[in-house]
Amino acid sequence: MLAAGRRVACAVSGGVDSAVAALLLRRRGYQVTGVFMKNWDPLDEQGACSVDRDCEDAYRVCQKLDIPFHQVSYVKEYWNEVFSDLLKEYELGRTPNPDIVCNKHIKFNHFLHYAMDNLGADAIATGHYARTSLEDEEVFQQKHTKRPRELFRNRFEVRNTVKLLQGADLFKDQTFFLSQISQDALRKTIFPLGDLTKSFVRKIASEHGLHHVLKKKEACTTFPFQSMGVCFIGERNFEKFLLEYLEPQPGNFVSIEDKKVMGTHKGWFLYTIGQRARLAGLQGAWFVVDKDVSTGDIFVAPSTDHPALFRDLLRTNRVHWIAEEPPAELVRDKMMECHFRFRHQMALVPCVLTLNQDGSVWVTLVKPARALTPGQFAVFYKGDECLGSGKILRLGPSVFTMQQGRNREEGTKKEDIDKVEPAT
Ligand SMILES: Nc1ncnc2c1ncn2[C@@H]1O[C@H](COP(=O)(O)OP(=O)(O)OP(=O)(O)O)[C@@H](O)[C@H]1O
Repeated sequence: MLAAGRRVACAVSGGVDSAVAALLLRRRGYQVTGVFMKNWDPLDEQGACSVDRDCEDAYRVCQKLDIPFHQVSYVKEYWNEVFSDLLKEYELGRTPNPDIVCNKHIKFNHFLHYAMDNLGADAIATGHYARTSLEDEEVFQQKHTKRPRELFRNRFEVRNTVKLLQGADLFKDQTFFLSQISQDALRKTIFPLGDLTKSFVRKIASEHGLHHVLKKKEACTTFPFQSMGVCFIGERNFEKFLLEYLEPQPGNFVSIEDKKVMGTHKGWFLYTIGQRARLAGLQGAWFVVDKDVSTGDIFVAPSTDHPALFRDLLRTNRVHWIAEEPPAELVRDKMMECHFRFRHQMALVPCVLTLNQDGSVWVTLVKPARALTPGQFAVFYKGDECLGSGKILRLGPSVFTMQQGRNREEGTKKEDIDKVEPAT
């Protein structure tokens, strides 16, 4: 089939990356349709919301490129599958990552099915900086199976798996956010920006008169709401926003060193490990190192590199493996060396995985990392391949706890020595 017969639905957000992605697909000769997803209803909000402005920008991109434009609402799906999960995670004392969950459920599930079933698309595309092991042409040859009815047959269908690979621009690489998407979705996805750098993408946009998207601010980076329609929180107060959905849970800030109460807070869900805690009346910076949801205590330490912030062991939930479920090496040896990160753009850390019966893994780092955080995703890499990810559920002891243990042990040994009767 000629390129002109290939139909691609490109997710267009109103930002520069997806605008250039759509433009490149158009230049390759495909029939491109731009789709804007609305994931949040501004009516739910009292403050200003940028969703409508983004939709307008996405529409202008499609006009400029002379491609059809569709808007689709996933407000209900986002609420049920992303936002409620986020609130639940906060209540459990974890710090969720809605961007990863949103990609899994909204872009690479609902949007994928909408594109295939309603728009008759042969493939979908996004402006993510990532690559796969398939060429465009191979993507078009992949069979799209409707939502699995014949689960059994699908599961045992023999086919070569598709790998998720880091984008060429390692600084912009977004595989971290894609680490929970399904093999089925990946097989039908094109990432037109995978081989490009951000600066080159901006250059293309400016050469093609996409000035309105160039003028926009980059996706907001107010952790943890980096994108997907909940960006407006960045402009407003995150604490105020969460307190509209979660009951305040007053508790104490407690020093990890001497267990002294240092102040009070309105809820453990307003704090994440590693973050600076504002303690009224105290000079110097204190940092959150741990939480106890059963008592409401938030433990703090008096420096940003305090040993209570460093750990080298964590456990995930059942890992989602993108290509091999789970990697043959891990099954054979029950352990595997690879790299890991739990925050976008942090340097990759060498680690060893140990597989558990339930599909979860223990991750042992070669050296302790700062502020490992339950609720965040541990994303695994081998070379430039993103293998998949698991949610961090448990942490091993901190360096501070280990030091205390050793001190106690030494103290006991010394006491034992002191207690020993002189030989004479
Ligand atoms: N509301 C949306 N509607 C349609 N597609 C979206 C939407 N939000 C994100 N996307 C898709 O997901 C991709 C990654 O989005 P994200 O906001 O994480 O990154 P970005 O680099 O800021 O992208 P962009 O510059 O295109 O906004 C976008 O390039 C786009 O293809």
